[in-house]
Amino acid sequence: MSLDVNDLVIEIGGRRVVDGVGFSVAAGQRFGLIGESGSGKSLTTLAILGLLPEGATATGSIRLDGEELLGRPDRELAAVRGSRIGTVFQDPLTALNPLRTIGRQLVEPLELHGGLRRSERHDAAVRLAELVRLPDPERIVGRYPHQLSGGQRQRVAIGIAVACRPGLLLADEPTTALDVTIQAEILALFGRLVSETDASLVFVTHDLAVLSQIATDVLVLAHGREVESGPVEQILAAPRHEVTAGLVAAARATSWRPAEGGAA
Ligand SMILES: Nc1ncnc2c1ncn2[C@@H]1O[C@H](COP(=O)(O)OP(=O)(O)OP(=O)(O)O)[C@@H](O)[C@H]1O
Repeated sequence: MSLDVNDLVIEIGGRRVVDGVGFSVAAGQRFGLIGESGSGKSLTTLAILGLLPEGATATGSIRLDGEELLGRPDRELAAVRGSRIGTVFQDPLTALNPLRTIGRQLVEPLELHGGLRRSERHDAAVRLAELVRLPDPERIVGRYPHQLSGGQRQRVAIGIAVACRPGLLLADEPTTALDVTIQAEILALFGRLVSETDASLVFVTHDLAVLSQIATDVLVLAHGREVESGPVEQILAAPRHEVTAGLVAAARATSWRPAEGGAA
């Protein structure tokens, strides 16, 4: 599924926080949005989802497979979220409902968008738990979020995101809240699922080392504006802007590298 963002401008309280951002993600492409805190990455992804905070306005164009999303009524955007666009955010604990079992939450998108029958719930939940390699799938679907580790909770969030086989996955710092060894596993799992489902990916991070493991192309943002863009390898080898050079230096200083072959 392709995504084309053109001249996106987001204002909050009269302040322009995203200023003319544009990028294209081809079907099956893995694209990264990178920048320091406050550069406008999250608001850009929230605009794609139609989930901007109260008081924010967006102009420009956001097209999914050529279809304009900006300005569409919330009811229509709600149907797009979860079915055609899957999302994974930084903190899986706040993304999950503490009062519902893992199984119920895994199949919720299928119930909402795929017409899953009650009798199919358990098997569908176990299949998703297996897909994201949760331990003991038959048992874990009956547990609650607080009974799982942080990494397991993020696996659940990823299972929910891919449940309806969306054509686009949006991930906003999905490994940042996790411990370093778990980060590598989750990133490997995520990469595997993106390949297996042929989805396009928009991956948001402040960490170029993480991004280089999952995305092929990147847009660098600073203060709501594009700084530079291009293949990740090229940006890593020869950053043209000082903001990018800073991100490259930070990435080089990171000793972490993901497990070879994917520990997912
Ligand atoms: N709800 C809001 N109300 C007012 N200003 C906001 C709101 N959300 C974000 N902003 C401002 O918009 C700018 C861009 O924020 P955004 O969250 O998109 O940055 P970011 O690059 O995702 O940062 P981080 O990595 O810290 O999440 C920042 O200056 C931020 O202070």
